[in-house]
Amino acid sequence: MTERSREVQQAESGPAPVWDVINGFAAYWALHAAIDLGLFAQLADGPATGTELADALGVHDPADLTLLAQLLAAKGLLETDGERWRNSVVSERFLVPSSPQTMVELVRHSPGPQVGWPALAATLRKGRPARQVSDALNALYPELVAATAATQAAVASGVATELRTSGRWDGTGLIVDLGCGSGAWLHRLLEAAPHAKALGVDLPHVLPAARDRLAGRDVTLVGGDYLDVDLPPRGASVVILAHVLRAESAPRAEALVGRALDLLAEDGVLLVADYFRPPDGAPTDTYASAAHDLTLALTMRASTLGRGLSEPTLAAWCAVRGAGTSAVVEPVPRQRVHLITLSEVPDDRS
Ligand SMILES: C[S@@+](CC[C@H](N)C(=O)[O-])C[C@H]1O[C@@H](n2cnc3c(N)ncnc32)[C@H](O)[C@@H]1O
Repeated sequence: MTERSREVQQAESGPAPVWDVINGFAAYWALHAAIDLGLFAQLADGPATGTELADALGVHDPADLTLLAQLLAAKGLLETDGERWRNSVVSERFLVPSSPQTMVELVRHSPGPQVGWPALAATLRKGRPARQVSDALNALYPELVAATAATQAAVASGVATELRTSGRWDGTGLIVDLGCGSGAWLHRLLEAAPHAKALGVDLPHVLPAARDRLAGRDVTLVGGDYLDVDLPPRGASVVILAHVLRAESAPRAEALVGRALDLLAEDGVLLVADYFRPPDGAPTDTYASAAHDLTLALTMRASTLGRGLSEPTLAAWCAVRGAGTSAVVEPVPRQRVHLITLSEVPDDRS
């Protein structure tokens, strides 16, 4: 940009970008309150006036309900003819608790532990979150994995179909899921390949979520750190690293990729699902179009040693181990999954 055009921009600029950031906080809590009050669930039964809604939801003064509804309308989450309120198309699909694609629990849990945000400056100064913040994240994991299970199940189904139809996997052998969470990935891969066996690893207090979902299936669940637990080497047809790398420090994330590749049989496939942030050193536009991925990366930093992961970094970690991405699939928007194979088998594996 020339100095002159920067001067013009300065003369014309207003504080809107700053207000947008400040107001993001209030908009988040308005949505949270609407969910807590049961507003979207109530409107799923049909349009209603502010007074009817206030009555049904136990709001003391209908004027407060109306104010909340007006803000949600401004955000595209409600609509009105001036008298009655109804859900927007987006809310019907993603904010009504009974909808198959509901994000209600994600709204609550996606920002991670709330205590991490006011402490962010202290976390960045020290280089690590306070113990209290890490403990809050560990305590949150069971609810977080339950909240993401529906989306991850849809992604896993899409990946399973791709693996089978492309001939990358014959549906046999062992599937290993490192950080298996709700068990949604193992569940959907086993549905596509009923003769496969499965092994899931997660922290002991999170394992009951997967145990419930996978009851009656041929699955072994192991509690512990996925970098430390004993696992059978070089025998897996599929290894899964779904939404775990971005929350790990770079050395641990690289070690985890190495471990996952070591678990693979020679013709196996490593699946890496994540919200990839753009690499460092890109121009402003690149970051402006990646606000979602960058926000999730900073969300990691607020409560872990992770800073998110870029695709070139993942490629570099794989390349030094003789592996590379053979395809990228995005079965659900913003859910990118790398299918990684051992393109060159290093000498010590042959
Ligand atoms: C964001 S969740 C992703 C869960 C699952 N892979 C999915 O995509 O639905 C991250 C998972 O990693 C697990 N996790 C975190 N640190 C771990 C560790 N050191 N060892 C094993 N699992 C861990 C968490 O308990 C949680 O289930």
